[in-house]
Amino acid sequence: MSLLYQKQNQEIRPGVHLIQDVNASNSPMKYTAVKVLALDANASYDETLGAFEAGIVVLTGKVTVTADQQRFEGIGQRQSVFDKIPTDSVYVGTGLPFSVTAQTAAKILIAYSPTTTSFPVRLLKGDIHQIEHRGKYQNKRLVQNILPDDLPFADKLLLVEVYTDSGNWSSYPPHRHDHDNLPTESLLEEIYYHEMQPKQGFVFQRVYTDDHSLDETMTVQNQDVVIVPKGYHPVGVPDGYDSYYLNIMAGPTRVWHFHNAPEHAWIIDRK
Ligand SMILES: O=C[C@H](O)[C@@H](O)[C@H](O)CC(=O)O
Repeated sequence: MSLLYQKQNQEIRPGVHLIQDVNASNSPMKYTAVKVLALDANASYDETLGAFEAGIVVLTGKVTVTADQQRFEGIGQRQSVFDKIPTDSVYVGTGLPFSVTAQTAAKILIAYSPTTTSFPVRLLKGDIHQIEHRGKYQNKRLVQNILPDDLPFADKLLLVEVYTDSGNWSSYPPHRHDHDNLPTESLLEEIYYHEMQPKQGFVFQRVYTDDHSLDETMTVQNQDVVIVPKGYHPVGVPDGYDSYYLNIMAGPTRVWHFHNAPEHAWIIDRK
C-alpha cells in the first residue's frame, strides 16, 4: 500500500485545477479526505456536501466563499504558504452546498470528515490561530493551529499547519495516535499536504507501526500528499529547503492525544 499521492494537475472546470483528491475511493482512509484546488482569478468551484463536514482553507490568494446563505468576501491572507501568515478558513457543516470564487489566483485545500452531526457554518479568521513554537535543537517547528480540539466548531475535523525550516525535523520525536485509548491516546487518522521552498525540494517522511508491519519511508515532493492511516510519522527536512505541511486529523473522538515512541522520547528531555 503506497501512502504517497503525487500531485496532479487536471483542469476539472474552467479555471479550476485539481492538484490532489484523496478519499475513501482511492485510499484506506475512513475519517479523512482532502481536495487541493488551484483556481484561476474569477474561476469558481462549487460542491454540495454529502454526509461530510468540510474545512475550506485558503492556502494562497483571495477568495469569496458562500455557504448556507452566508457570504465571506475577500478571505485569504497570503500569496505563499511560506509567508507564514495565518490564513482564513471556512467551516461548512454536513450536507450543505458551498461555492468558492477566486478574486485573485488562489489555492484552496478542502478537508472532509464523514458526519451527520450539524455544526454551523463559520469563518475561522487567521488571527484566531493559536501559534506554537515547538521543539529544540534540530526539531524546531512553527505550528499554526487552524481548528484545534479546543475550538468546539466541528464534529470530527482537526486542522493545523506546520513549518519546519531547513535541517530540522518535525512530527518528531516520532509519535502515533492510532489507539482508541482515551485519555492516554486518541485514534486519529491523518493526512499531510506538503509544500517545499524552493519548490524543487523534497522531504523524507517515514510512516511505521510498532511491529513494523507498516514501515514506509517516502521521498515527498512539493504538493504531494501522504496519508497516515496508523503509525508513527516523522518528517525530516534536508539542508537548504523549508517545509510546510497542513495536517487533517479525524477519528472517533475529536481530541489529539498522542503517544511518543518510547525509545525516542528522550529527545524531548534534552536540556
Ligand atoms: O499529529 C500531528 C502531526 O504529526 C503534526 O501536526 C505534528 O504534531 C507537528 C509537530 O508537532 O511537529
